Amino acid sequence: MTREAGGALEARVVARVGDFTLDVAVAVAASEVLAVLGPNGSGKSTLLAAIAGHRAPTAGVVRIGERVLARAPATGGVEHDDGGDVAVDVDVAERSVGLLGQHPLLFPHLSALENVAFGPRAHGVPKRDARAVASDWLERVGLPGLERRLPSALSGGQQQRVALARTLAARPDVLLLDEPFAALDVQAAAAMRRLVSEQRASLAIPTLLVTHDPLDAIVLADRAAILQAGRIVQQGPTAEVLGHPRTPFAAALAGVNLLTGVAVARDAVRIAGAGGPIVLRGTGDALQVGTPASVVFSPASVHARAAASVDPAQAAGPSQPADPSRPVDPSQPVDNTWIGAVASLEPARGGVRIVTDQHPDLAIDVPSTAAVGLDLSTGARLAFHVAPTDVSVRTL
Ligand SMILES: Nc1ncnc2c1ncn2[C@@H]1O[C@H](COP(=O)(O)OP(=O)(O)OP(=O)(O)O)[C@@H](O)[C@H]1O
Repeated sequence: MTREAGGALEARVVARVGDFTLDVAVAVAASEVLAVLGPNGSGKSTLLAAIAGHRAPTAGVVRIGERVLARAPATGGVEHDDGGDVAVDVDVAERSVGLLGQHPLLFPHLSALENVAFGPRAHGVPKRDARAVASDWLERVGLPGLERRLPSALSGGQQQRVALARTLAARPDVLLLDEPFAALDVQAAAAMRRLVSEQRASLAIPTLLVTHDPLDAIVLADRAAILQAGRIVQQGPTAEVLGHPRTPFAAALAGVNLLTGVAVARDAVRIAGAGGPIVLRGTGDALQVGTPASVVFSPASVHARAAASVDPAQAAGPSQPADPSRPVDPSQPVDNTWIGAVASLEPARGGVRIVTDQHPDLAIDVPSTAAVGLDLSTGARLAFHVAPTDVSVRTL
């Protein structure tokens, strides 16, 4: 255990798997947690494999502080040279990268204590000391008294705690978390999330968390990166990425509507749709008329009422000019109202989610108390309104 102290994790990696190319750059400061979120097949596992040493990058570099774990020469015009010429591929066991996955993968024939002591033993720590370290870690993860149990005599949540203790007892310089709560029930996952948060904070090492669950990012991560088709398409503080998503995937994760269109005023965006555009005012970026822009708002911030109760001249749809980039005529008020016909309904928390024919990508959540007073039959026309203060506008 005479390794140098760690430092920040830096991975600038190009990796090819069959036809797929991962091309990303991530940096995680010591003590920081970066959540990487992405749909299936976006390259999350490939990124982890490149850092852990299970897959050599085609180009790029992986390092912890000054310690280079992997370096490949730049090839095929890809500029990922870090200035070093020598190819490096440190053995998995020598990387000091801890990986906690979805399944605990404990040695079935070893007790909880022996499983945790395995890492220190592999680093040459005498047996008695390794056992003391393991015992301490089992206590830290809330499993005192279960040292002698075999994995088969532990619950799934307990096994995952042992796996966390085993990973951290090896004193990694970097922690990789690959959907570590996905296989646990809700209560065990919540307890484990809390435990990971507490224990990793005490170690001050960079942590990269791969997850499908925005809750993991909200609870654990300082920053979040959205990975799509092998590229990072958005990266920033977790609150910023989930609060102002720039892709439909990130919007779906955050549970908000993201619609793209053209700016028609400094604070208004026209969104095309079957049956006429919607023009929405909001707050956020100062938009440039005629340029692409997006709006983000919560499905629950939309109010629905019978279409008959709306003056058609007030509804943004048909009364707006056809040219999508034409500025908003100041004599025509944009009141953030539009009309749509009910296409489908599904349960939403505390009410009903409405999707209309005109805008199938737009979800509207109506509380049950309001829904009972509406005609929600398929094809029924409703008027929708969202307050400008509930709409975030962004340049694209
Ligand atoms: N052995 C392989 N041969 C060819 N293509 C592969 C191989 N392994 C993975 N891929 C492809 O590489 C891409 C990235 O896969 P990867 O497992 O990194 O994605 P992921 O984001 O981790 O997905 P998931 O969320 O489903 O685990 C996918 O398109 C996948 O089909």
